[in-house]
Amino acid sequence: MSDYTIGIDFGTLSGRAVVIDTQNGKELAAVAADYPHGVLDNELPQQIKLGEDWALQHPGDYIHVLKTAVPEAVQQSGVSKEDVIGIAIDFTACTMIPVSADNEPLCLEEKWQDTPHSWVKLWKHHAAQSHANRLNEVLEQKRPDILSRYGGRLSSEWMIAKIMQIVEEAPEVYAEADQFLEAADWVTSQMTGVIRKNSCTAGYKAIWHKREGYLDKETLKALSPKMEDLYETKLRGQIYPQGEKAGELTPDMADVMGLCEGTAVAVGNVDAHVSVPAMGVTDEKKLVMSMGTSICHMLLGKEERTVEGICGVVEDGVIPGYFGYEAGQSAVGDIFSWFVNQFVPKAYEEEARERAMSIHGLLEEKADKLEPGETGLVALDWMNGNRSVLVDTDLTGMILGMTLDTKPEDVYRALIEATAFGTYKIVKSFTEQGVPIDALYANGGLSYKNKMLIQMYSDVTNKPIYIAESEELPAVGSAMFAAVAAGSKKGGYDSIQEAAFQMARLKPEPVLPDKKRHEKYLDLYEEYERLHDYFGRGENDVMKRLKQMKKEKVPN
Ligand SMILES: Nc1ncnc2c1ncn2[C@@H]1O[C@H](COP(=O)(O)OP(=O)(O)O)[C@@H](O)[C@H]1O
Ligand SMILES: O=C(CO)[C@@H](O)[C@@H](O)COP(=O)(O)O
Repeated sequence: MSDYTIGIDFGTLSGRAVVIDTQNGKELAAVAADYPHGVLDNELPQQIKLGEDWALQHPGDYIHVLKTAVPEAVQQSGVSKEDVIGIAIDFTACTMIPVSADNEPLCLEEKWQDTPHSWVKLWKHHAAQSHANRLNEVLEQKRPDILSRYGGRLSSEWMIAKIMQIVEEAPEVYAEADQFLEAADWVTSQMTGVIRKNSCTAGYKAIWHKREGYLDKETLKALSPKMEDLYETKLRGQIYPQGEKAGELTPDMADVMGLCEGTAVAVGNVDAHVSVPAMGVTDEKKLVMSMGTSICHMLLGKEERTVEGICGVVEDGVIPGYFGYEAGQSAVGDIFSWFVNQFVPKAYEEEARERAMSIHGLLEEKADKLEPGETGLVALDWMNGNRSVLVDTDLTGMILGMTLDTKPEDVYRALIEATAFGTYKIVKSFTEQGVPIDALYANGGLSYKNKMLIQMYSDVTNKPIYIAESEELPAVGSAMFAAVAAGSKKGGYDSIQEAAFQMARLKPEPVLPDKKRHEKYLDLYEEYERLHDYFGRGENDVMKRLKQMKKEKVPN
């Protein structure tokens, strides 16, 4: 008799639940549920306007996923609920929720529902950039040692900058919030009835260190006197390693999720990080790329090294016994959808319709006929800021070289190339700073939706790319951690390494680089790198000035 686990991946727009056989990692069912409110980036549901760069979510949407996608996945799998031994989730991060003393999101209370700062701040809420800048200035003076663990700069996407924005812009929300929880921990606590915080989000997003603990009080006080006790109050609580059991499914949640009361629940995790063991990667030199709306790059190392522009390095943050390095690109698929939605002419739409293709498919077909350099274009992939290596959400995108002959497929190709160059920059940054990379491991929507793109990443970086078998890889990774939380006595595993060895599944053949195309790309990459430094390292801050002018027209 087999045992099964459930993994749920909470993405930017939807949550996906999978049912997995713990013996061999076989996926028996996968069900997605869209968030009814999606991303709130213009206004709250009751039409209260939001400022520039805001991105909020409705916490009820996450519970909707638990109640709909999970029972549906169990039913489709044909598995009996008694044979489900564990459940675990992964989330985007830092996606944070201010909650009351009884662990209810403040935004669901009538008193707070019209206050934007009481809502869930999604990972890509970028309106805290000025707070992140100040945080970085204070740390540069007081704790450069901490900054070096985060590649020299902390991102506005993370917990402390987001909290600083609340302190300054809505002190009443700060005062009212009993805790600020990562959505990964909050949703897990909704399943178990207890709050058990995970080391991955604490380490990468909230400045927690396994040996040194948290940021000291003096530095916190310099950020804001109100924040001096932050880690004992609103970020309080013990931190549990990945794979640890968070608790067991409560009777109520078991009922609505169609599972058994008492089923083991693992502590929460992050989508990118959980994908590392999900690809069977449990040692060094293998860069795992979670490729969707954004890309997260994950790498394991034996030592803690300083690498420019990484998002962070956390001991045991991904796999026990290793330092887990994270880097990333804030927009990738999002850039392509922006282009497809805004700039494709009617004739292309008609052609795609006639040939029953998606616009992406049509543009891929046309762009794939071009050679490196043939578009005459080079672009910068910063439409949602730069996460690595410049760590600056105030940078913006750019396309250079357009003429009256430039076609949509030229721009589409140049945009994809720009994202491949962004990844190459990250690969070079790791390699040059002593953390080697031999191969890439791709998962997520882009790894199976666009063949040209994957070949391009392989050609640009000159590395083989292994591809995940599952289209729901983070959820599969969560299912592995669920098996560890259940433990071997219950039919699971005692370590994530064992679970990864038995359950990870890759496509049989890697995509291999074409040496000739790599050579050609090196010339184009040189131009990219020159522009990267020119616009990104302060020589010409035109992007910031333009953004400032726009801000003055659209006040927060
Ligand atoms: N054929 C394609 N080529 C390039 N990008 C695509 C294609 N199809 C979808 N996308 C982009 O991929 C992203 C969705 O990736 P996915 O992994 O499914 O989502 P998420 O990041 O939310 O998990 C969207 O930004 C979409 O525009
Ligand atoms: O920042 C992280 C992880 O550290 C991600 O959660 C974030 O980029 C969102 O990823 P997706 O593109 O939604 O998969």
